[in-house]
Parts: sequence; structure tokens; C-alpha cells
Amino acid sequence: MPDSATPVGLAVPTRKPAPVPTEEPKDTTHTPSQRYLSTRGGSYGLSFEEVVLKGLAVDGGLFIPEEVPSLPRDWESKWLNLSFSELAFEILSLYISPSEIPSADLKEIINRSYSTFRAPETTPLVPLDEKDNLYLLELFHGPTFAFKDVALQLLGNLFEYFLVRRNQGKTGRERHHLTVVGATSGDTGSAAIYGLRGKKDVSVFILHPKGRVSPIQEAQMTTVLDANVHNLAVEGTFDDCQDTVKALFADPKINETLNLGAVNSINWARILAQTTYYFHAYFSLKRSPLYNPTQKVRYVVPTGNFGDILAGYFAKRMGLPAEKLVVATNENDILDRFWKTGHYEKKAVHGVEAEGGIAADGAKAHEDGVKETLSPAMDILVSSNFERLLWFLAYEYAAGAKMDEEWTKRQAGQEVESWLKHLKSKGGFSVQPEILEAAKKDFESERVSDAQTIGIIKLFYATPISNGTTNGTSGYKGGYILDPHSAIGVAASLRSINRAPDTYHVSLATAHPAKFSNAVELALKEEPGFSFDNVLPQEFVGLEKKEKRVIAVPRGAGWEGVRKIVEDEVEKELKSSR
Ligand SMILES: Cc1ncc(COP(=O)(O)O)c(C=O)c1O
Ligand SMILES: N[C@@H](CCOP(=O)(O)O)C(=O)O
Repeated sequence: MPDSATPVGLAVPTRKPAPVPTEEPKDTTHTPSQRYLSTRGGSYGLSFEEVVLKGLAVDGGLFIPEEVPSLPRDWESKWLNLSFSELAFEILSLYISPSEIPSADLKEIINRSYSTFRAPETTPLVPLDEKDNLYLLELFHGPTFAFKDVALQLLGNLFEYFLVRRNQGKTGRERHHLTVVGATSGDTGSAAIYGLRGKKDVSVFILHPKGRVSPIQEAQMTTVLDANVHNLAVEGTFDDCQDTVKALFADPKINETLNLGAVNSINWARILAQTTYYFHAYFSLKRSPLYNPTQKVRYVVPTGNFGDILAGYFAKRMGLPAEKLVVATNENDILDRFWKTGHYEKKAVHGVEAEGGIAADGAKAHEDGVKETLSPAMDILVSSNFERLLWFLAYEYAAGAKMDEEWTKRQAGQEVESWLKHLKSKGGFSVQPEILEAAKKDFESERVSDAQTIGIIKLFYATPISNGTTNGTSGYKGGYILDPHSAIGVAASLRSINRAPDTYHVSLATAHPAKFSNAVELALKEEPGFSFDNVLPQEFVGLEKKEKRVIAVPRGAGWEGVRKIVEDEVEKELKSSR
């Protein structure tokens, strides 16, 4: 068995062990920072620690805070020059009181989480076209080269902190053992594995759709040989993996015996952690010598499971002056169709879906409805976090009835539940015109085809960066190599700039291009001087040839088949470790 401190697969910085919590736990009655509701109407009075460890509410809903805190007075001047970690501390402290995690501990967890990032600014803001006010927010400088590291480094350390606190003085089967189950279309899996590999009292099971993640993503996950890491290659789509994970959470038996934990963005801590970079980008802009305070800011987000952009929505609700959040989808465009029509339907109903599963722009539809695109991490039909936005939209609609707060919240939960029942039974639902209007106040949306994605990768490689700095992806001076997901954001940004010139556009760059050789090679192989080897970080060289460990899950195994694998593997682990 490899030593968990010895990096396998990825060359990683050495991690410091988690410190023992600085204060004695005050039995089990940590004063909760605030309580959390379920988007399906339940209110369980749970604390931050409880929602982080549970992941999903028992009614199948997602947790949301009862109150979205407002920003402190003078936040703009007080936070202007803070580092990423200092900013994360200020934001997280609005949700987590020191009685739940003492401030010194929270600071230490945050600092440790971001010490693994390669960029000193953690998430640097790079000017892509200063004339057009277009900036790229590079979120891929963490250990696995994807934006997921920002939240999953923190979540891994939070899990560890809570488990150390719960398990003090306990031995053997008395110890709280967490069984993390997650679904991935490529990036969450490796970021979660990296955040949790070798951690005590945690087993990790990651389900990925076999053959539908990029070869580097697959290797990043399956070459990690730590005993507590289990990769499951599922015959099916990402949505099948996500449905299986949700079915496991809905099963009281496994939930009780194995203490399931979530690493997907259904876990509230993922969203909370991601709000930091929206603020960080805002302050990076404000500190720039060219900043014009009369210009507004838009954030453009390549979107799949709706977790990344939802963090922006929370930042906006807290008070960040984001004029709009722009949803950028690939050809799996359920979200774009929602903003255009008010219908949330699994199956495309507008003109782009042509007969025989071939769309007008040449995209192939899979028999299961998901198109395989050049941005595979966003090949998702049902975006789980959209449910959280639906709750807020339903809440505001219900508030029009001017009833008390309890009634309004209950009403919102019931509305969400009824929409989701329709999604399950009829494949879709429609919202009231007022709700669509409310959704349009904060959001716009764009759909970007594969052909457009390739066009954008080419364009920005061929166009020198306006200030001539070395870009963060390859060291190439002049042009910029975008990964296909980030390219979708940039394509949507250019369209948004046409509608809203004189507005800053912060386009979120969600992965390093080396993870997606297929799209990058397709776009750039004929460009003079281009070589994919120059894009490849040292950490990826030879990765695909390393020893792998993976469990195959045949089509038809169902969630019960996965449950059996999880139960058996956890039992083996517990036997060998205790
Ligand atoms: C590289 C990349 N870009 C964009 C996304 C979409 O993010 P979200 O699912 O939070 O909408 C993902 C996956 O989630 C991803 O891995
Ligand atoms: N694109 C994701 C899909 C899972 O999304 P999550 O944000 O809910 O974890 C991936 O790369 O796995």
C-alpha cells in the first residue's frame, strides 16, 4: 500500500497534518452560527458542521442558509487589500461563528487549504483584452489544475477538522467514519481525491462516466492508490452517476451505517468557499491603475451543475455589486433554454435539436440525451444546484402574498418540490412569467457550440494579450491558450460585451488547457509553433502510464449495486485499519 504522504499520480506539495482543534469541544452544544433550510421545505435547525457532514437534507433537498448575511459596513475599503486567504476568512466568518469554529482554527484551515496553490494570488485576474474590459479569472492554480480545488481543498480540511474533534478519545468502531460519495464529469473527482487522500476516518468513492472524461482527468483519479480512495467507472452518463449518488443519500440504511458525506456542489461548503473568488476578482479590478469606478462588473461563468455561478449569486445577494451573472453553457443547454423560455426541460425543444439526434450545428445527441462535446466536464443534463436558485426565485414570488416569513419559506419549498416532481415524472416544468422575469434580473445566458469553442481557442492564441504579460497557462508570451470550458465563458463574454460595452467582464477560467488535449489540439495543431508538450505541466508528464486502480460498474448495476460495492470496500478498509 503506498504511503499517503507519497504523491502517486500527481506531484504534489507536502501537506501539513491537521492540527488538533485549539479549544476543548464544549460537549456537543457548539452554538450554531446560523441554521439551514432544505430547498424542499424542511427546516431541521442544523449547524454549519452538520450540513457540511450531511451534504444533502433527508427530504432530498439542498441546504441553504436561513439568512444570507449582508456585508459589514465599509467592506469595500476594509477588504480592498486583503490576500485571498484573508478575504476567505472574512467571508466565511459571516456564516460560521467562532463558537462553532474558533477564529484561530478557521484561519489555520483556510491558510493550509490555499498554501497548496501555485499562484501567489491564488486566483489571479489576467487582462485578456483591456480595450474591451475583458478579464480572465484564472481558477486553475490548485493541485489538480481545476477550479474545484478552491472549494475542495477547504472542504477536505473541514472534514478532517470536524472528524478530529468528534473522535477525540474514541477508538475502533466508536470513531465517526465518513464515507464520501461523489459524482464527477472529471474535475470534482480528482480535486476531491486530492483533498481527501490518506485522511484518517474518511473513505472516498468517486463515480465517473466511463470513457466520458478526458484521459488526463481519468489518470488523475485512477492513479491515486491510497487505500481510502475508490474510483468507480460507471457505464452511463454523468447524470447517471449524480442520480446514483442522490439515491444513496436518500437511503436511510446506508446513510445511518456509513455516515455519507458529499463532495459535489450539493454540499453547501463548496458554494460558500467559491464565493471568495468573486470578491477577490472585484478587488483585483479595483486595485488596477486603469479601474474606472463608474463602470459596472459582469461575471461570465461556464456552467454545468450550476455550482460555480451559484456562488456568484450568493456573493451578489450578500452585496457584491455584480451587474449580471452570465450563464455560459455548451450544447447541453438546458439552462440556456430555461433563460430563453422559462421551461426547464431535459429534452431540447427549440430549433437546434434536429432529427436523428444531430443538431443544426452538427452536435451529436447521445441516446441518453446528453451530447458529447469538447467541454466534457459540462456534459450535464440536470444541474443539481439550479434547485437552490429555484428556491430563492420561488421565495421572492411567494413573498408577494405578504404572509409571514414561515409561510413564505414553506411555500417556496413546496413550489420547488412540485417543480422537481414534474422534472422527474414528465421530464421538465415551466415557471410563471414573473419568475422568469426575476431570474433575468440577475442573470443572462448564452449557448456556445463546439465549433464556436474551437474558434475562440484559436482566436485568443493568435491574439497577443494586450499588456503583453506571460499568460498563466503555458508561459507563452503573447497569445493565450484557453481550455474549452474557459473558452465557452470567453465566447459568451464577447457576446455580452456587445450588449453591454463599457462594462467590466470577468470571465471565469475553470481549468488548465492541458487537461483537455482533444479540444486544444483540434484548435491549435496547425498554428505555427504550437506544440501541446509546451502546454503540459510537469505534473502530467507520464501520468497516463502509471499504475491505476478502478472498479467497473456495469450498466444495470443500479444504485443498489453501487451501495454493495461501497459497503464491502468500507468494511475491508475498517478491518485493515483497526
Ligand atoms: C472545467 C469545468 N468548467 C466548468 C464546469 C461547470 O461548473 P459548474 O458545474 O459548477 O456549473 C465544470 C464542472 O463542474 C468544470 O469541471
Ligand atoms: N463538472 C463537474 C461535475 C460535478 O459538479 P459539482 O460541482 O457538483 O461537483 C466535474 O468535473 O465533476
